[in-house]
Amino acid sequence: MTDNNGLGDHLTFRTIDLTKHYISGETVIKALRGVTLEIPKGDMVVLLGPSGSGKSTFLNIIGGLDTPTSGEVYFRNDRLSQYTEKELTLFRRHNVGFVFQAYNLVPSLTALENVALVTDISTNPLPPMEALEAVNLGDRASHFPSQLSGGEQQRVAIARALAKRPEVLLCDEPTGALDSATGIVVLRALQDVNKKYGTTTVIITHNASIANMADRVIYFGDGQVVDVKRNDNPISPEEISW
Ligand SMILES: Nc1ncnc2c1ncn2[C@@H]1O[C@H](COP(=O)(O)OP(=O)(O)OP(=O)(O)O)[C@@H](O)[C@H]1O
Repeated sequence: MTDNNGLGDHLTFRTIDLTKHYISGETVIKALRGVTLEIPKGDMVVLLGPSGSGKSTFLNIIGGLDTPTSGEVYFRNDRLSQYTEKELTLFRRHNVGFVFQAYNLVPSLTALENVALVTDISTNPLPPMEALEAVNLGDRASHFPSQLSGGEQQRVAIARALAKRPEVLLCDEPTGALDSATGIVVLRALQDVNKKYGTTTVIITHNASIANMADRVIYFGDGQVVDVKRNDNPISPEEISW
């Protein structure tokens, strides 16, 4: 699977001229129109752009949930865009934690049990309690989702994603359902995880102020990358206001 275009140690992803076309009846929707990008290992990256600009499509492709129409995706030294379905399943299982706007917790399981579900199928998991402590929820381990606030449930979802010790955390609108104060606590959990475990973190948001806590901001427009900015002084989530 390794070839000469491998990324070496400093990049988690590289995409080359990535396109994604969806066929809808007679129409072809060009969700991605040639995206060439690098995502350095350990970076916290924010994707910004108008609705329909291709952010989720891009995230789903690098996360192995979808495949490109053309172009290449490299994960470390591996050409992800040539993976079989089975290889993509293993890639997701071992390397990628997903966090979505919906928390998708199992209501009949406690916070700790929700996290432990994932560690059962991982090769080198974090102890579930350590994952909960990383998002500052160690004291809520025995609570059920219905006993937790939205922000706390989202932090359980982050702990669950983190518990398999993934290289990458991919987050699609993780604060989309939360008020700003709660959103900031969730962003604090993501920043703590990024710093403590060196997890490459990619966050889609509609909230431009969140970009100030990123190492790198990638702006999408009409299926393309229109700008990439490096931020040498990312701020802490508590300094963000929206
Ligand atoms: N499964 C699909 N079938 C058909 N069209 C799709 C599909 N998924 C996405 N699209 C289209 O591809 C384009 C890009 O969608 P995408 O969800 O990637 O944008 P986005 O930037 O994430 O938008 P949002 O911010 O609203 O979530 C849109 O025009 C969308 O309607």
